[in-house]
Amino acid sequence: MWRRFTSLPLFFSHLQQVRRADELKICQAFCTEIVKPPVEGESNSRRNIPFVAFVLGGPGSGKGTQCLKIAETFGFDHIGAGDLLRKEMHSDSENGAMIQKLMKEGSIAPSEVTVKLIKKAIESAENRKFLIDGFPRSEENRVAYERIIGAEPNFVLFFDCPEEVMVKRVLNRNEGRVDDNEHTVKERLKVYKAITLPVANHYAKKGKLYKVDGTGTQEEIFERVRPIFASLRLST
Ligand SMILES: Nc1ncnc2c1ncn2[C@@H]1O[C@H](COP(=O)(O)OP(=O)(O)O)[C@@H](O)[C@H]1O
Ligand SMILES: O=c1ccn([C@@H]2O[C@H](COP(=O)(O)OP(=O)(O)O)[C@@H](O)[C@H]2O)c(=O)[nH]1
Ligand SMILES: [Mg+2]
Repeated sequence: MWRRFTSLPLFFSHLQQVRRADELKICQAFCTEIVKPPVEGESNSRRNIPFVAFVLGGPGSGKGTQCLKIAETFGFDHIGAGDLLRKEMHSDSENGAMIQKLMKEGSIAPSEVTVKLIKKAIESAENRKFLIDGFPRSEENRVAYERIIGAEPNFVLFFDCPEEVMVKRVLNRNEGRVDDNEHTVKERLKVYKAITLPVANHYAKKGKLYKVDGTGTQEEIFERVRPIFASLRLST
């Protein structure tokens, strides 16, 4: 079972029984009984490890949109893994062509490339609270991040959204992206279900996954997200 927060009282008092997403048939998911608000551990501040929330969900589930609201309301820096890769793709970097090809196919870029970009973004920021949006997309990404950064995320926010809603949003996104087309979105959904969902499951088993209903208006969704961040007790 995964966690789903719809309101502050629910967040603190009890876990709502959650239906298991169809996609999760491919993997087992567990959740601890007691919901504790994620707190920055002492070890985090002592070792100067940043406070990190990964933000996951399918393409078009609203990760980027909600990250902007969270960042603005709660003072987080928003690191979009896809945004970093797109910037790299449009630069003269040796990886540009490779990233463009992978994105167009709906595949995942090599972990070393993405983690290096994320590390640089963390290190160059003054802030110590980060939303890492759209990453890790694979178990390999996750392991590489934890090895290179030397820490697990503090928690993981997951947007749960039906496929047809996600596809509709992606096809209306209109940002000129190489991957926002019918063919690539189908591929991305396959990759998401087979390779990214197991990462979410990994964190669910560790009691670190906070699942939010990603349907409705942007404002309605943010009201589901707000209590999670409002309950954080951060020293930064
Ligand atoms: N709740 C919502 N209802 C309708 N459209 C939305 C909603 N949230 C986001 N969108 C739009 O859907 C598209 C995908 O949202 P985005 O935040 O980019 O998702 P993701 O980062 O998960 O791919 C964007 O054009 C965005 O403006
Ligand atoms: O950690 C990441 C994040 C993104 N991508 C690539 O970038 C694309 C777009 O990612 P983004 O997070 O921007 O898409 P979203 O899910 O927000 O639509 C993905 O399909 C992948 O090809 C990747 O390889 N690794
Ligand atoms: Mg996005």
